[in-house]
Amino acid sequence: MTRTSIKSYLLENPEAVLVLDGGQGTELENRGIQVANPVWSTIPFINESFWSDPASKDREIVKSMYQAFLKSGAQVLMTVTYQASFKSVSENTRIKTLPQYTELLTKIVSFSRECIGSDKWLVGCIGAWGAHNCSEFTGEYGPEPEKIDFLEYFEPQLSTFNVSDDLDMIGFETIPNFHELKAILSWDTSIISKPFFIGLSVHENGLLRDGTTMEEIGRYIKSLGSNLNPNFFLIGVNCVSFNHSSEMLESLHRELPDFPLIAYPNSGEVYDTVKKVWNPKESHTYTWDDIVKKYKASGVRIIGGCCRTTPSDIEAISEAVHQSRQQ
Ligand SMILES: [Zn+2]
Repeated sequence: MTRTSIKSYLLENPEAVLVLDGGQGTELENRGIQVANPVWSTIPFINESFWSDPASKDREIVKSMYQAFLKSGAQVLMTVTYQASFKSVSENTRIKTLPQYTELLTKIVSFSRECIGSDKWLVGCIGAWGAHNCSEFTGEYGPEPEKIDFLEYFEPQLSTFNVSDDLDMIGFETIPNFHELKAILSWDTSIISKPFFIGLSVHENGLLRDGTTMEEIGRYIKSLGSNLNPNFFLIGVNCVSFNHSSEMLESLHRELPDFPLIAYPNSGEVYDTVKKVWNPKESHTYTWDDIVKKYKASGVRIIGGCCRTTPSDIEAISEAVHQSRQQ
């Protein structure tokens, strides 16, 4: 592998900020893929023709999405596997067995690597448990969330990503529930053997969707001390309101001043998980330039966009990151 490890790069270059890509689900939809289905943006890969038909239109669309994010300045890109847990895939597609599932994920990862080239970092995306039943924006995980077997849910996706040389990092996205966060943080290097980050799903009032404060989360992480999996090296927020995102990061940074943060907010539109539509946003209070400055002041080291952000947002982030580097 020709790339430096992303973890070493960030630790050895404390001033560096990396640009992440934008909402892949949104971008695929904008480019003509119908994503409204239980495996969401992973849908193009489910069709056998994606792999067998040299003229597959969907394959061209996925490639062009990556090209657009690369052209906008993204240095870190994500696989389109947010809603691709074994549960979601096996219950809703023709892929039913673990070997078939592992083969599918492996093909998606190596295709994504081909699209972005060998010099960019690639993140294996894993959506929250709540992504399989649309509760990642409510955090309502039923009456006994502490009894959910999160490991059973995540294990097939994790174990495939763990062994992929094409992936530099694993990203847990849109985690809305404290029990889920604690479960992930209890797993050692035998369960998560690659560097990983956790993106929290936070309400615009600054609380995790289930009501936990950022302070509680920070204190909990500190309390784990040397029991933390050494591969866990970034925490932050994703798919949260653009306008309110900087305060959440300030709170996390106050509790965890030495911990690198990651942030990729959505455009500020609000997703209606029942009607499956995005409702119009309040207008942006800030520009990406303002937001990037605020993020940097809070120790954010990887910045990108989530749902409803596009390559033009990534271009604005990239410009802001490079400008603030020169100051
Ligand atoms: Zn999102």
